[in-house]
Amino acid sequence: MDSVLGYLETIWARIAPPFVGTDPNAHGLLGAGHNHLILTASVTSLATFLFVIGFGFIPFIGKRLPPGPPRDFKPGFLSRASSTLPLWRQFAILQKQYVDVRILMNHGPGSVVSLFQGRTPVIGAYILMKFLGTIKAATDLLEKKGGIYSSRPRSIMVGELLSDGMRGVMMPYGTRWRNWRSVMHAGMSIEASSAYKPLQSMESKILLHDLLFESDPAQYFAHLRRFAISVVLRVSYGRRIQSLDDPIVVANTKIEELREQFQRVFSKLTIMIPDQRFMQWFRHEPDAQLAHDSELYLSFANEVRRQMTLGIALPSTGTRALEKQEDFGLNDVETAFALSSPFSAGVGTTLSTLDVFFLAMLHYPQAMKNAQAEIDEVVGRNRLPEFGDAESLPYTRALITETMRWRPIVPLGVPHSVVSDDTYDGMFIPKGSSVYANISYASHHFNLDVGRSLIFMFCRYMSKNEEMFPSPEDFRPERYLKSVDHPAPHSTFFFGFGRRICPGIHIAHNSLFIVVSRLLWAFDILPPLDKDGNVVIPSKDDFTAGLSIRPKPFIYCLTVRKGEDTVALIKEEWNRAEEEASAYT
Ligand code: HEM
Repeated sequence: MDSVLGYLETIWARIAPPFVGTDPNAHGLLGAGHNHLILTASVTSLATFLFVIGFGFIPFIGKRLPPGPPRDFKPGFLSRASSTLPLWRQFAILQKQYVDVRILMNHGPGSVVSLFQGRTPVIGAYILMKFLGTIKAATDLLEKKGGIYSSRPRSIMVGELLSDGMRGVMMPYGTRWRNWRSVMHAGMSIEASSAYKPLQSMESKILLHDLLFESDPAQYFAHLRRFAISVVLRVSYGRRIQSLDDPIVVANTKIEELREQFQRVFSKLTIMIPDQRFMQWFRHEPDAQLAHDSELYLSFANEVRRQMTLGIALPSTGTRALEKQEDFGLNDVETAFALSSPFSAGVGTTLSTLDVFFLAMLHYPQAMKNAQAEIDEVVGRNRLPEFGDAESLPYTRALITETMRWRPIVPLGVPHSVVSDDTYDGMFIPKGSSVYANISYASHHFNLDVGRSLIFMFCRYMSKNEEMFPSPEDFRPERYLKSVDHPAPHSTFFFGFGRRICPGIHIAHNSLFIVVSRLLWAFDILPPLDKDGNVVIPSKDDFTAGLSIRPKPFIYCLTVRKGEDTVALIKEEWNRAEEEASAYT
């Protein structure tokens, strides 16, 4: 009974603040002009609440759910609540008292845990999140049972209102997603990805030159961003960019920013958004944005079509999608949206991984020296590393993989959703649960922003599994060097699992290899000095929050290695690259 009451309190705690108008975040973000939204939302909230009281808990009766945080869990600020209360009630009390709830969990040996999130506006809503803490649990569910674990939780604002269900990353499992995913595969399979290597090589030469002549280290990021964007545009549309001022960059960046803005405002209100279209009085702005985005994406796709007609299109995801549009089963606007996926999913992730690489090099200079020694031995100083050198540079490749393991930049993956009831290891996993792979290091105050709750998790996580990765906190590329009696540990979990595993994995690997190997060939990556001449090393753990994270901005210095010859070679390669670049439209 106590846990039922606790459950109801959790739901109420979620619904009540907007109902009684006490959610300062919601008011602050929406501003005075949106009071009607709060009012109508309140009515919807009450209806949802009553419905949930009636039916929400029924599916749990008599079921053994995965364990939540242990009973002896006592965060400091819980002192006012009696620790004899069931946990759900403790959370509910906290949620009423604080806008931000800090939940500290250490759930011991379990690999699957659950906690009530109370946010998704599913009718009859029981809302659970499951965190899969081991690679085995994630593989057992997300891969081996991929037929039911490959959907996504509902994303009302971004997935539905702003994109009419056409954004693949958020698409529920089904025919439309399969069609979209076939397009991704056609344009980004291991074979298709090799067509982009010449551009990745060319752009990385331009990057080296830009970094070499950049006097302000704070601007390094902009050059890296130009590289990452040029790659995804090549992948999608067969084109490149000369600078970040290119209209296609400005337009796409604007869309991403607006999407985040919409999401921020509406994430406070998702529990209140009515399902029925005619009740969604607030649709005007998202509808206008959807029309704008559709038109823009169509114009990019139409340009590919035009080039195909002229016979000048480079093979890309765009040409593949349009050549066989009927086979893929996507209409024009769906295809145009599909082609926008690499920009949304592939720029920030590549850049964050490169940021982690620079961070690791500041903290582990010996690893940098080891890789440089390997590159010098295999490649020498008279030419740049090429893709063809990859096989002969195992330490450098291991260093890149270790970068992704050490600080994974999508720490909980992208949530999957399970489409039918399931049982795992005797635990009941209800249909509709969100399933998170706990890929990353949650120990260092990782913040998961779940609407009004801020959850600090201390639970098991794959990247710091002691058995698979001894001394997991250390950055040790050696762990990924294969030897006969010690197979290298898992090296793709940071790209997700099962049918939804990152389709850009080969493109990401290629970008990272060519950039990292050439950066290490050309530069020493060093910490800056303060005014007293002391080195300034940024924290290993100061990251932004969110689904995809990155180190907070920090300064590193790139000092060219071994003098003039290196500079001359970079210039020479840059000249060649610029010539090649002029062939791109
Ligand atoms: C180091 C860089 C990258 C990392 C760490 C990364 C990581 C991830 C992860 C964890 C997921 C979720 C997988 C799941 O649901 O289980 C994902 C999905 C995705 N990624 Fe990546 N990614 C990277 C680069 C890229 C690139 C370069 C592209 C495109 C060019 C890309 C395109 C996508 C797409 C389209 C999805 C959605 C897949 C789906 O929902 O079916 N990613 N990525």
